[in-house]
This record gives sequence, C-alpha cells and structure tokens, in this order.
Amino acid sequence: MAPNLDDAKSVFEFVVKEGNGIKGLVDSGLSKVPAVYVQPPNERIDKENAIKLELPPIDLSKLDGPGHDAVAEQIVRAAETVGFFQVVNHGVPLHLLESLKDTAHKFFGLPLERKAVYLAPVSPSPLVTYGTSYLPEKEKALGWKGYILMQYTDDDQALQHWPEEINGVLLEYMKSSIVMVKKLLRVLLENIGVKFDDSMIDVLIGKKMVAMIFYPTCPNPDVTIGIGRHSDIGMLTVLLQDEVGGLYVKIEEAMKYEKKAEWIEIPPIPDALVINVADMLQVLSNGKYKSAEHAVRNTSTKSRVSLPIFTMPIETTKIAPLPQVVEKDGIANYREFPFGDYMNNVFTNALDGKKSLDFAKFS
Ligand SMILES: O=C(O)CCC(=O)C(=O)O
Ligand SMILES: [Fe+2]
Repeated sequence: MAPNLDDAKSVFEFVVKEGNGIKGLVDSGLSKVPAVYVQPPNERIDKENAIKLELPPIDLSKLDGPGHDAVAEQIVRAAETVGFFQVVNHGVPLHLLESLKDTAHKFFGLPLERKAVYLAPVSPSPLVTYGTSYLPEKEKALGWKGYILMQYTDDDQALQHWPEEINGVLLEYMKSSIVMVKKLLRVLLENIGVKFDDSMIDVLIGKKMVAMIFYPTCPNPDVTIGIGRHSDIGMLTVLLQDEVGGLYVKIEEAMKYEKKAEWIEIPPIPDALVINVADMLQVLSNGKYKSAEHAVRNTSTKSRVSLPIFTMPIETTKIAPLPQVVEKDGIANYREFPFGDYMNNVFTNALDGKKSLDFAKFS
C-alpha cells in the first residue's frame, strides 16, 4: 500500500518493514523527500565546503617490478594521510567491473518480492541481508539508499546462499580483490616493520563481506544523506563506484588543506577501485594509518551504485597495536580487545563518525 508521506510511521513501515526501500518511494512518484529523510544540518554534506582529491590513481602493476619502492611509498603516504586512495591495474578484470555495476542496477530493479525475501527477519540465509538504512531503528534520520550485504565464508557457501542472479560475478569480484588486498597489506605492514606472513594475513582478513548499494535519485539531495558519517570497521575496504560520484571523506584538523574545506570528494575514475583504511588497521598500526570518516551524498540527476568489499579479522582475533610499532612509538595508543566485541559495539550504535574507535581507547 502507498505510504502517507506526512506520517513518519507509515513511511518507515513501507520502506523498512515491507522492504519497498527508497526505490519504492521514488517509484510511487514522490516530488520531495519525506521528513524522516531530512538530516540535521550538521549531518549533511555541503558541496560548497568540499574539495576534489585530484591525486592520480596508484598503478599497482608496478608493485611487481622495479617500480616497487616508489609505488609502495605512494600507498603508505596515502594510508598515513587521507586514508583513501584509488588504484588502477589492480588485477580485477575491467569487464567484471562493468558487469558488477549492471548487476547491481538489475538487482535493485527486480520486483519487490524478489528482494524482500532477504529482509533481515525473513532472510533464508544468515549470510544475506537486504535493507535500506544501516540501523533504521536507531538513526535520527534515515539514509537515502538500499543495500544487499553478503557474508563470505567459502565459495561453496557463497554459491549456495547468495542470490543466484548475482553470486557468480560477486564471487569473482571478491576473489580477485582479495589478491590485491593482500598485496596492499604486505606493503603497509612491512612498512611498519612487521614481517609479512600468510597465516597472519589469513586471520586478519579471515572475514569478508561484499555489498551492493543503490542510491536512488533524490529530489532534495542537499538535505539527505546516502550513508551517514562513519569509518569502516575492518582492515581495508575495496570499493567500486560508478561514474555518478558522491563519496566524501571528512577532513581532519591534521590534514590541513584549504582552511574552509570540510570534505574531500573522491571522484570517480574510470577503471579504478577506491581503497580505504579501516579501524582495525588504524589500531594495529597504533594510529599511523588513518581510518577516515566518510559519507555519501545523494544526487538529483542519476541513481548511483557502489560495491564495497569489507575485509576484517575473524571475530575471536585479539586486536592490539602491533609490538613492532609500539616499541618504536614508546606507547600503545589502543588497548587489546577481541574483534568480535568491537563489531558488536559498532552494530548496536547509530553511525556517528569515528566514535566507534573510542571502544579501542584506554578508558
Ligand atoms: O557507496 C560508497 O561510495 C561508500 C559506501 C560505504 O562507505 C560503506 O558501505 O561503508
Ligand atoms: Fe564506508
């Protein structure tokens, strides 16, 4: 049933509970966003306060040759400053990038009943969740997006549990991206004096998830947010974004760009993937690598898709700043905790920038 757009409860029921999503709202012909989507001014992304990050993408093909050191240096520098960078010649086949974006559009274009089966309370698999906002029950204003999130354990389970129409390309995307993630982690860990060891990496990125996110066209993008300010919880995130744009990274005091700017836009670059440092890599590196706060702005002209891959430790892994760094720094900036506790803490709170990292601080 069409919702009463002036009634927050009715909109919530229609979008979240019935799973019609924002797409359902947009398709029902709305001309202005309902009040539950209007963000408080401090949560919006003001385009006037943003600068574009014009850094050229890092060419990963050079990692395997004589150019290794120069490329490693670029990766380290980016991880220490913005916490975000883009890569090309990353080893993920370019035709795959195109089919991933097509697949995402096709999936969100499916009739409601094909998607709503994966709504959290009814999903046939604990590995697959379809939804809209991140924690709709807890957020002050909802995010203007839809998503389907799939957890990876092994190939057989992925093929068995993930929706049939999308499992093939997603699995291929995940597998080729993981090879790249390992190369990046090798560079980042070796730089802080940690000897790279395959079994250690397998634990540190033992848990993986892939999502397809759909940001429908929005009639009032100045007042909404696609995804609110947050940092990612794991080690490294790989993100494929389409040509629409809208990903912004918060500028911290220490970054010292133009005085007025508050955000850096990460512009779409053809054939590139975006990489960002997540919270656990910040903790392990004792704060050397930056898990940057980021958010997504909506647009009024086109719907946008993005496909993040989150790599994170196995739940029972004890996370703490690595001894090699602590020795050098003379102090540990974070305490030790099992990754699972960190994750539970994040998933019970609404998005609030980098507040999630407070959990890892000494009390
Ligand atoms: O859609 C994007 O560009 C970013 C998505 C994101 O930050 C996330 O899912 O954690
Ligand atoms: Fe994110």
